[in-house]
Amino acid sequence: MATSCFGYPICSGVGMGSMMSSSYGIEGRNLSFSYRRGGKDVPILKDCSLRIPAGQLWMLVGPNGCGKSTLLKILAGLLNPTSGDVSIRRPRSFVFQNPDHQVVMPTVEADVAFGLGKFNLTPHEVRSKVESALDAVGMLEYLQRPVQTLSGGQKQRVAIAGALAEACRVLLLDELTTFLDENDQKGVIKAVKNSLGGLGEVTALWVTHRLEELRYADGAIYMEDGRVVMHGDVSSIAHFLNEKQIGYADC
Ligand SMILES: Nc1ncnc2c1ncn2[C@@H]1O[C@H](COP(=O)(O)OP(=O)(O)OP(=O)(O)O)[C@@H](O)[C@H]1O
Repeated sequence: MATSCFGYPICSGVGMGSMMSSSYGIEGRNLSFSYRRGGKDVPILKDCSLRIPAGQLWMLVGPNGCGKSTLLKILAGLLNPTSGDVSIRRPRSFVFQNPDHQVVMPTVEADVAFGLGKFNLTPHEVRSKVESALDAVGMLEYLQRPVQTLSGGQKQRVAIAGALAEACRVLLLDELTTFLDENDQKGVIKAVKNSLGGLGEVTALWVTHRLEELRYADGAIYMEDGRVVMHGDVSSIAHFLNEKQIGYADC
């Protein structure tokens, strides 16, 4: 099931009238965000800007607590920025870290079809969309499988299929591979890569701690202490992180 799918305008922003140029799937401009704690505003995001070309997979990396998930939630519309603008293609879907929170229906087919209930589709159309989406994530042969028999990575792929079935244009993926073994990790990355070039152009932003995953990305963003420190070329960011010898577990 697509965990969250929101709205259908081709492009719109948090700020009214913020139209996005057609070549970007995701744009954030000067985003700041604070939590209110102990009667004080605690700044979490500080003037973050990013631009992700449509049809690409980008990764968002940075130390624990630097604000990656907060930024992703703002892009998903789950949090409102204190200031700044978001322009993002729609519909957009947010897929959470824990695979067991992704799939709720008894079978794979029912789960992927779940979000299609709001459209006025014939059973044949529903079946066709479900099959295309499952095909894109390499799970077509699991159509009739009870979801409780799936691995964590397979559940993530079913969740992504749910988003694709609803013609999602942006995938916001929050540390999907944290709980997965290497096989499942590769399966999910492959599924996301394969989703980008489907029927429509899908843009994906992937938060990860696993720096080895950077090699699958078209671009990357490195954050520190609520700020975007580097943005763009993957090899420069990977090189920078190696030099810095950041102490990630999987580094
Ligand atoms: N609901 C909340 N209330 C107050 N502070 C919060 C809340 N959620 C997150 N924070 C704080 O915001 C900061 C950024 O958190 P966030 O989860 O965005 O970081 P992150 O980079 O995704 O971290 P991680 O890599 O550990 O998942 C952290 O200091 C965190 O403690």
